[in-house]
Amino acid sequence: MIEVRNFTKRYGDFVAVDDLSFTIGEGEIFGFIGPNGAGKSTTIRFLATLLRPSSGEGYIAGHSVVDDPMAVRKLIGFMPDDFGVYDGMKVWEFLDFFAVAYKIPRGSRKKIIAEVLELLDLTHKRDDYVNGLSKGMKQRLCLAKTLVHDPPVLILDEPASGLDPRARAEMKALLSELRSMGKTILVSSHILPELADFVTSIGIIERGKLLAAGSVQEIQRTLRSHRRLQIRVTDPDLAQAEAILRADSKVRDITSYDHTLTAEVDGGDTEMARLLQHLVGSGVGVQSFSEVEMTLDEVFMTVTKGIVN
Ligand SMILES: Nc1ncnc2c1ncn2[C@@H]1O[C@H](COP(=O)(O)OP(=O)(O)OP(=O)(O)O)[C@@H](O)[C@H]1O
Repeated sequence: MIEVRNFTKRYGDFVAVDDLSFTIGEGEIFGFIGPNGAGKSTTIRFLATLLRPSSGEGYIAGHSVVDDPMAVRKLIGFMPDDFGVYDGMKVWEFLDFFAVAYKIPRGSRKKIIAEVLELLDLTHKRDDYVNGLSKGMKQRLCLAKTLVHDPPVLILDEPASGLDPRARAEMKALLSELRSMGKTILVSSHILPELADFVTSIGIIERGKLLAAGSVQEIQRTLRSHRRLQIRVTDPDLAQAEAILRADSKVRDITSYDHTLTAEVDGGDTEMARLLQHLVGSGVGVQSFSEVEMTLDEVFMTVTKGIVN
């Protein structure tokens, strides 16, 4: 649904985004993660048809953002990281303004605005002035305006930035709801835990380069040359299991607590399978044998520390 192909953006000699490529499938929530200045907004503005590339291409549902921006604009709802609004505009007027811009017929506008306000839980603010809204409500309103033309793709630049924990949780719930309505969503953030529990895939960008992209699990796998294992064994076999692990040249950082051993294993699925076979074959009562997944924070720290090339 979204494709970025070899996108590069230069400002003079400075390369803000360097040969970026990634794809986002239909119905995904893609977390675009990177520290300040990494190139997230630059990429997002390119996809939103607001910035011309130095080179490279971008597609929304097969339409080129460079060659066919009008088609792309109909397909996307874009939420910028800065929220601009005219003074003296009421909530419903703000949405009506965008509905007019999207050429939604007068007869349908009232109903659509009512529906969007309801979805974003802003119905009670319909006649309030936008400038008087709290930050959380302004962000929700900005999300609301991306929905008036019912686009299949949402491109959201840091929608939760500056929100308190409650408003952030509400924003997350909203994005999940929008996904369940069939939207494909690209959402950027420099705060990882904000995205960890609801994105379906992530791309990590730093200094204009994409360091990793894919599902959280895929990235964890490809990023780590070793796995973190957790093995629960029956009580009498704990010492034997630990001895087997310690004698194995591929296993390190072994800890033992309450019938459970944790260890780091150099290698992938094959090493894991071999180890399990070894334990079971040696008569150890293995109750459970599982890989401990890294949190998104750990993945991010691993990547941006430059551990992975
Ligand atoms: N118009 C411009 N002229 C020169 N440099 C720019 C311009 N716009 C962006 N940059 C630079 O490009 C780099 C990427 O900026 P960008 O805004 O895309 O980062 P970001 O990941 O969105 O950061 P943040 O999280 O702070 O919004 C930064 O170093 C920024 O200073």
